[in-house]
Amino acid sequence: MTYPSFVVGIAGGTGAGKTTVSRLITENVSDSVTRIPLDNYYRDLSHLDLAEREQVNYDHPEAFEWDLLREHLETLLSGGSVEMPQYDFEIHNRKAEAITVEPTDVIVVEGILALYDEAINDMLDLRLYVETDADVRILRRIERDVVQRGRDLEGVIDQYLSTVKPMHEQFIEPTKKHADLIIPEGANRMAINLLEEKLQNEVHGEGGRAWEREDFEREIGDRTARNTPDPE
Ligand SMILES: Nc1ncnc2c1ncn2[C@@H]1O[C@H](COP(=O)(O)OP(=O)(O)O)[C@@H](O)[C@H]1O
Ligand SMILES: Nc1ccn([C@@H]2O[C@H](COP(=O)(O)O)[C@@H](O)[C@H]2O)c(=O)n1
Repeated sequence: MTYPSFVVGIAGGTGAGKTTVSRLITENVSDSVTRIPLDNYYRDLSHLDLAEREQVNYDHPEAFEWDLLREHLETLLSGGSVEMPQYDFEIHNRKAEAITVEPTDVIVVEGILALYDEAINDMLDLRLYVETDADVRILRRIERDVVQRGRDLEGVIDQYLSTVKPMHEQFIEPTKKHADLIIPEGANRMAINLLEEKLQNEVHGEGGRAWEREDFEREIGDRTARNTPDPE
């Protein structure tokens, strides 16, 4: 693999097409890609019962365990592996088992608030915001939540009006200003092709950021030495 990883952040409203973009821009680039869904970093809510977990506002920044995500990204960027939590939307909680994630050529952090946290933004090499009209997004969400996430129509509509929409306006949409690029409608062919080319170039291209392992370790060693005070 190349060191350090090239890290892409993909933000945007629910149903905008973030997961689809993430898959399309990476599928032909490298075997060595890690997708980090922000959903996996929803806080552990095991102390609440199911009825209480159903009432949580999952679109507020407080719903996420930012410290853990920062720590995991830092570890992956310095060549270590992490135990990434997995999320279960049907029970509104983390699954019992985490999965081991190794550092890879490309890391994609994808989720509604992927461009929200300042420290995480600093770790991203490319920041994308997927912009899709709210009416299209809610229609996609209704279909997905009912078919894949075990929800009923009335619940999806209530949640959308009480938290999803207001939080989108207050917290998610404003992160667009941190984006390097805004992708209209998600899976738009020209944007996908350009982004795929960019990733190919970063990972395999001449003058890209790919370092051999020894160069990487020397650089990390040099940085550590620079940050370590001389002994008296
Ligand atoms: N450009 C597009 N045109 C049509 N359907 C799309 C497009 N992008 C995504 N979808 C569909 O919309 C739904 C939500 O997309 P997804 O990528 O999961 O969104 P997000 O991750 O932003 O919530 C999925 O069923 C997906 O297949
Ligand atoms: N228990 C949960 C946790 C999250 N959500 C909703 O998921 C949305 C984010 O996922 P996308 O794939 O749509 O980006 C977010 O808007 C939360 O409302 C949920 O419904 N239940």
